[in-house]
Amino acid sequence: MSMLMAAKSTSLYNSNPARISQNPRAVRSVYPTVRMQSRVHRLIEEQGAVLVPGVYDALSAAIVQQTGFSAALISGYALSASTLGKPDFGLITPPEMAATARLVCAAAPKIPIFADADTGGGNALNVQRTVKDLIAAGAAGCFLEDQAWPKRCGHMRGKEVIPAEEHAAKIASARDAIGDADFFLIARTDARAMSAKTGLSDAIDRANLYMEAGADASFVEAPRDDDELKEIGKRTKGYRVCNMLEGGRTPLHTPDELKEMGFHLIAHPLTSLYASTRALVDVLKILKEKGTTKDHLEKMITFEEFNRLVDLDSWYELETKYSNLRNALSTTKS
Ligand SMILES: C[C@@](O)(CC(=O)O)C(=O)O
Ligand SMILES: [Mg+2]
Repeated sequence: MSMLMAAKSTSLYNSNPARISQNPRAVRSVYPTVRMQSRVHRLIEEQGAVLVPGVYDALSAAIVQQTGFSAALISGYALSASTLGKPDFGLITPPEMAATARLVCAAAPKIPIFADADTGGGNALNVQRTVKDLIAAGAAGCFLEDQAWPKRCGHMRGKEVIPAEEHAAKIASARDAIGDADFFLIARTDARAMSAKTGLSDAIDRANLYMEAGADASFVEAPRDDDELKEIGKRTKGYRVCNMLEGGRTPLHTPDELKEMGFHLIAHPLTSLYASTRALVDVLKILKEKGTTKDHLEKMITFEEFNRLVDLDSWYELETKYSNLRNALSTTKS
């Protein structure tokens, strides 16, 4: 067995299969009744509420790690923007996300990295490949959402969702694919947007169903006000994700406020993307207008700061080590 501790599952399905079997919407899965406790479970237990900024490449991930955050998430929105220069409109594919996850995990090896798996790349079978690829890339968890394909950002208009049972089966399939890997599964529902009247309770029912199907946490996307946040905190079971997307439908709050409302993972998926885009737009405007940056160097990180960020000194040390070794070997030979 891995270094992970075995823990009693928080899943209703696992902890009380009899109760689930009385539920006509229950999903039958084949995963074991004892679930592994992952790095992310331990982090939540230590911190209560974990602040998780979004990243979109190796550099943004390294910065998040160096700033002292204890986790990060690869945002699909931000990856679509940085890789394609296009909106979060179902254009990024699972292999592109897995390739980014490999780079990001290597650049920030000390913190758990979540990947946004969007809808999982298709049906319950596609989900297994997607999840296994993310595990192989070193990711510590993923989001898997119930939007119909092609999906879009949860704060955009025009969303559709697949039937709840279909997504629950995808969650069960993801759980089976995880096996005893150190991987935290977050089931997201976009059903809040489907109806002004029943959207919130439908979303809450879905979140609970997905927890029964094997998710480690639920994520009700785009609640509209504090009352909705509190209702989600009260009526959904297990760990909960809250999405703090600047300019989105949900009011912004601090981790302490959200912890009080019952949330455990506080995602800030677009903070890094929006901040770096703002900086680029502003400084490039100056360069275009003035033809030089000489009076505006404060708008940029310095040469020295950047070199420290990417740990240039350690590369000089390696260079010296192996050139010394090469010299020593040449001397011995001659
Ligand atoms: C979190 C998100 O999925 C955006 C969203 O749909 O709210 C992302 O890709 O960053
Ligand atoms: Mg996304």
